[in-house]
Amino acid sequence: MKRVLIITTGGTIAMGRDSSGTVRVLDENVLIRQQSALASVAHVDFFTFSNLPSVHLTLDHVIRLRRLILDKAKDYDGIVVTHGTDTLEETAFFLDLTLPLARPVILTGAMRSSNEPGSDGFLNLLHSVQVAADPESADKGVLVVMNGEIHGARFVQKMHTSHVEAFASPQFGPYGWVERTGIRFLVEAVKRECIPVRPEALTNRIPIIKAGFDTDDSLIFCALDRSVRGLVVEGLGMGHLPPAMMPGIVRALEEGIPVVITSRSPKGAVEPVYDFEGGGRDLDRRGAIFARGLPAHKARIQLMVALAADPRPKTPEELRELFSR
Ligand SMILES: NC(=O)C[C@H](N)C(=O)O
Repeated sequence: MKRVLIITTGGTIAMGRDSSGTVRVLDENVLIRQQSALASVAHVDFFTFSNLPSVHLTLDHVIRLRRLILDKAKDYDGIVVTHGTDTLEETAFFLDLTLPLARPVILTGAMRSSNEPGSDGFLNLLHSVQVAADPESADKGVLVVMNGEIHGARFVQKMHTSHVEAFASPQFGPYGWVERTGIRFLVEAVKRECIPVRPEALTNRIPIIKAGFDTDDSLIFCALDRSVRGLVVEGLGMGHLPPAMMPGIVRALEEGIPVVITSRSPKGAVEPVYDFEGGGRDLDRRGAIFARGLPAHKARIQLMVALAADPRPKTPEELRELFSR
């Protein structure tokens, strides 16, 4: 029988709703109650890592979670991490970029807490254990299993605030499905290259600045005054910015602060195509990095990892190269 380790971090999957309708963190780890129900799929062990809403997780937690997975992986065929859904995709992508593991690592959560009608937590956990125990899931990078779908960590996004079908991969769709009769992978997983990191060099001092109609650079200057390590800018269309944002962008780049360009459009890639002030060609000439199809919050994770890469990227070109993998 396959062996799967379930690492619990908290989130709605471990929460409960009281009679007033409020959803809260519970004192007890309710997921452990599922152990015998999962036994027909795999031998499962539980490890309680934390019991936090996912917006309370910090970079330090995620670094420790990565370390824990690396330490435990040799004893298991697959690992499942239960996680709050609000930041699940960021943790999944961080692990995807930095875990040099072929065996399956699955993240899952729930949109309805443990005692709510139609609670999705147990089914998501069961599906995740099935995926983690299946050799077909190996070498696909970190996977996210929610609502019967198997997604690649790079592509998955939480698209709905409350429905159980909250997760989707807007660029390409899921890699596969969990059916009653088994797991079906219908799409080849996109090849990924793990980036070796120096954990002590990871920083969260990378704000996301959102552009909009006629926005200016005041937030960029605020950020530069707070000694940030990088900026992620969510531009418009292919990553374009209003001209009034450009003095701030130029100043950041002159100060050696990397600027990563993303788009508020959920599909497609940012590319240096248009030549006007704040257009892609302009940003490219000035040295901004294009995050291709990543949304801003995932480009931020990639910049965190790229800045902490081992060996340390020494030039803007080396940093750019870490975004083209
Ligand atoms: N559905 C969830 O898990 C949301 C919860 N607030 C969390 O991310 O911890």
